[in-house]
Formats: sequence, C-alpha cells, structure tokens
Amino acid sequence: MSALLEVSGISKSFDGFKAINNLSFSINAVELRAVIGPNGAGKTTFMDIVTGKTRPDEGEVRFGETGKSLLKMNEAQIAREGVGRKFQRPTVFEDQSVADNLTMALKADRSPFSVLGWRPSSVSVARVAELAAEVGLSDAVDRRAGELSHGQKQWLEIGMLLAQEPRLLLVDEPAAGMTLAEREQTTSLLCRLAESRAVVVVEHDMDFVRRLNCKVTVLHQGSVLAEGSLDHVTRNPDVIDVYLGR
Ligand SMILES: Nc1ncnc2c1ncn2[C@@H]1O[C@H](COP(=O)(O)OP(=O)(O)OP(=O)(O)O)[C@@H](O)[C@H]1O
Repeated sequence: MSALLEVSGISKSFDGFKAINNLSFSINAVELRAVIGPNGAGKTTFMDIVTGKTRPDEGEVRFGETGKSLLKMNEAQIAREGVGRKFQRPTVFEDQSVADNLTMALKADRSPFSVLGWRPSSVSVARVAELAAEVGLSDAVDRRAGELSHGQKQWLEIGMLLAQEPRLLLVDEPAAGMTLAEREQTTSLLCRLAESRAVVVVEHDMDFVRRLNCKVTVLHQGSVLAEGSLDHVTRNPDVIDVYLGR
C-alpha cells in the first residue's frame, strides 16, 4: 500500500535539546496508527511539524500521491491539503447547537469569496445530518454544544474536522477524561473513520491503544524505538526499559 504521509530524517532542537532526532516513518492512506511514548518523547512536536506549527531543522515531510512537501506550506495550506488535527481539549462553540457547529465547520471549508454570500443549502443541511450520524450525535443535533458530555463534545469536534474531509486525521489523546462507555464508542468511531482515511492517534492510555487493535509506533527521545502490534512492541526490552517498566 502506498504511503500518504512520509516523514524522513526530521530533527528539531529547542535550545540545543533534540526533541525530534532523525525521525522517519510513514502512514498509509487507509490506516489506523497509534503513536505512544513516554513524556517528552516528541509526540506533540511530531504533530506540530506535520501540521506546520513547527519547522524541523532538517528532514522532509511528504504528503499525498505526488509527495508534496508539507514543509513548503503554512498551517492553513496543510489543512487544505487534507491534514486535520484534533487537540486534546474540545474547542466547540458552546452556545451554538450541534447542527450550527457542524454547519460552521462546513462553511469554514469554503473559499473566502463564497463565504461572503454563504447560506445553508439543502446540500449542507443533508451533510450536517450525515456528519452528526457519522460521529453518533444524530439525536443531539438540536442540543446546545455546551450541554453535551465531554465525550460528545470530542465527537462533535471530530465531526467538525470531518467537514473538511481530511485524508489524515491526527488525534491527540482522545480517551482522556472519558467514561468507559465513551471510550468504547470513541474506539469504534476511530476504527470506522480509519476504514476510509489515515487516522493517527497519540495516546498514553494502553488499554485504549489495545482496543484500537492497530499498528503502534513507539517514540523515544525523538526517534522510533519500536513499531508493530501492541503485543510486539510491549515485548521489546527497550520499550519495557524506557516506557512500560517505569
Ligand atoms: N517550544 C519548545 N521549546 C522548548 N522545548 C520544547 C518545546 N516544545 C517541546 N519541547 C521539548 O521537547 C521535548 C519533546 O516534547 P513533546 O511535547 O513533543 O513530547 P511529548 O511526547 O508530546 O510529551 P508529552 O507526552 O508529555 O505530551 C520535551 O523535552 C519538551 O520539553
């Protein structure tokens, strides 16, 4: 299968400290991948580099069939190219309904010119219903986002990201603060989303990663320490030393 994202030999230092150290790995176009690693392993910096928030000192980040360099693009261009990022804390418009939040996300997808005269069309109304269904919020479309549970807010935000039709979705610690039932629903949501796009989940919670049942990349000191199934990487003595054995 061809790679959608190809990170090769990237390094990034902050005040002489190498947060990312000659990091290389790739993500397929249709794949669910978990990225784990101890505190300070470079997980956030990796996401910052892919989304254009941080520039690496060296290396290359290529995206799509033609291998476009993401390093030549700014954050907005990278998002338009099809990279969506879900931060840990949900950032929905609390006073607006679920439907309005999703409608705004669809609107954000438009060019600046079409936004000027933009009105919800029957197409966007149908798309909002589709997005709500995709993230399990069909019954909550008319509710104020502020009234939703923490898990539902996270799903709403994922729905808002889906409005942009990302090809790669980077999700930061989706299980944090969720109830067990919400975690289970989030697992199935992420697995479903990864049936038609690339989804990279950065997560500390091993139980959650186990449920994702996908390939795992372990980062340590800014490089890949191990890669494979969760069972494979958790048997690796280096991984046990630096991460699990703590
Ligand atoms: N802007 C910055 N300035 C200075 N140091 C930074 C900066 N960003 C990250 N670092 C350092 O780089 C290292 C890697 O940080 P990063 O946040 O990428 O790790 P992480 O794997 O996401 O950790 P955590 O699991 O704690 O979120 C850390 O030692 C951190 O202190």
